[in-house]
Amino acid sequence: MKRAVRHFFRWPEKSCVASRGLLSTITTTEEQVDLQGVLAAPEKMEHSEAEDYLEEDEMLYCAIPSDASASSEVTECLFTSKRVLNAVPSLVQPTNPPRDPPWRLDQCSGKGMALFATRDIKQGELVSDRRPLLLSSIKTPVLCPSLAGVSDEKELDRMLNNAETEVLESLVNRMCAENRAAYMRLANTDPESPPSSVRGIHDTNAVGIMELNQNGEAHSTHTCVCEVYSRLNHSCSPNTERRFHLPSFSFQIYAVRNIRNGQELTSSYSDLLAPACERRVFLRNRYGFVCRCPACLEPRASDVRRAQLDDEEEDFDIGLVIQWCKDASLPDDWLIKRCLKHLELIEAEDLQVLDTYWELLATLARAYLSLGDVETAREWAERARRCAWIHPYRRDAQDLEDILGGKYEQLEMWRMRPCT
Ligand SMILES: C[S@@+](CC[C@H](N)C(=O)[O-])C[C@H]1O[C@@H](n2cnc3c(N)ncnc32)[C@H](O)[C@@H]1O
Repeated sequence: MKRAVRHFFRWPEKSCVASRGLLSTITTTEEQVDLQGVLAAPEKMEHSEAEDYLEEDEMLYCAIPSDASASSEVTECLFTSKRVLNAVPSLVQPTNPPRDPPWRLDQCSGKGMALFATRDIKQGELVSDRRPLLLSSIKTPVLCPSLAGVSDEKELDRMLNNAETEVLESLVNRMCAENRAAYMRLANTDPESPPSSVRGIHDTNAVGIMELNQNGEAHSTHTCVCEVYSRLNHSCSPNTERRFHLPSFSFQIYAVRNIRNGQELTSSYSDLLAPACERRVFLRNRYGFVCRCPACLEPRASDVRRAQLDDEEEDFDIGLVIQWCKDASLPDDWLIKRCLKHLELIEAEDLQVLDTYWELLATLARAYLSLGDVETAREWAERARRCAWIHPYRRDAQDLEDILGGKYEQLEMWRMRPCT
């Protein structure tokens, strides 16, 4: 993922911080930016935004977990927000990788390296649980004392790029030899940089994570580079989904549908509901490849289905169930038919990775419960629970757990829809 946002920060004094047992050292330069000078360039950063950051931000390099034994995985991190750092647990839990990892790394014609299933993998199975090699705030502070006087856009861009590259190189230099070697083995598909370019490798492999977002920020505020996840190639119908698991500070990969032995494991790099031509332009410009997944090779019917999914994307949630329950003018099977139609589109496109997939399963469970059909409600709730990449993280999943645990009679939805 490209670093989209750049900010200018003061670099803190050289110091060591032992608080929370997290930080190993804070590496800084000797110099400090003339902040007034930098802020004088108005297009660089809104003053109020600068104040927000200055209140709390420093540039913090640290290894997580800080108390790692020689055998455990360590992530080299760069944080620019103390609030984010405070969200990381001081005692990081162990990772929980599958005992027999169901994948192998191999060449894949026209795609470089790829991960392939070494046995049948079930929907919801955890495929990998590893700490990233590197994790970094997208808002990388850069030290360019001379930036304030630079008015030429291209020159400014070049200087910022160089500064960002230096930050990434510092992170990679801090890695243990084994992690550094793993990082340097990753692909670099940037034609303008040598294969061993730390920056080129980063920009080819970095993925955004939302789990460290604060205050409802809509875009990822942090990216990471991973030894396993970064080997997944793109598909417009991906068969895996990722989750950054904060308690163990690890990157988890789940199967979003059943995967057969020998099939390639894939993830998504693009907006999956955009038409094929838009996806093609994005993937070619950003990653330099042409996707040959079934949805891209035969886009006509697929585009129609994806446009329908996009148009009809509505809130399949408890509110919709209540609305249907209370509206006697709607037929008894109105909600169920609607959900099944949507589910059919998702399954035809193999888009189980969309959140709507779980929401539909949950809505179907609730709809049957409100009709008083506990057995069928339980079947749909069971299917929702199988979506292990999303179910445990949904705050609105408790009623499904109650249905599965036999506590459905206490739920508001129980027999809420009087059958006509
Ligand atoms: C994050 S890496 C994925 C792993 C990479 N194939 C490797 O060798 O390590 C991203 C790069 O893989 C290649 N790639 C990913 N998905 C692809 C696809 N569907 N078709 C062709 N190349 C793909 C592109 O070169 C892309 O820039």
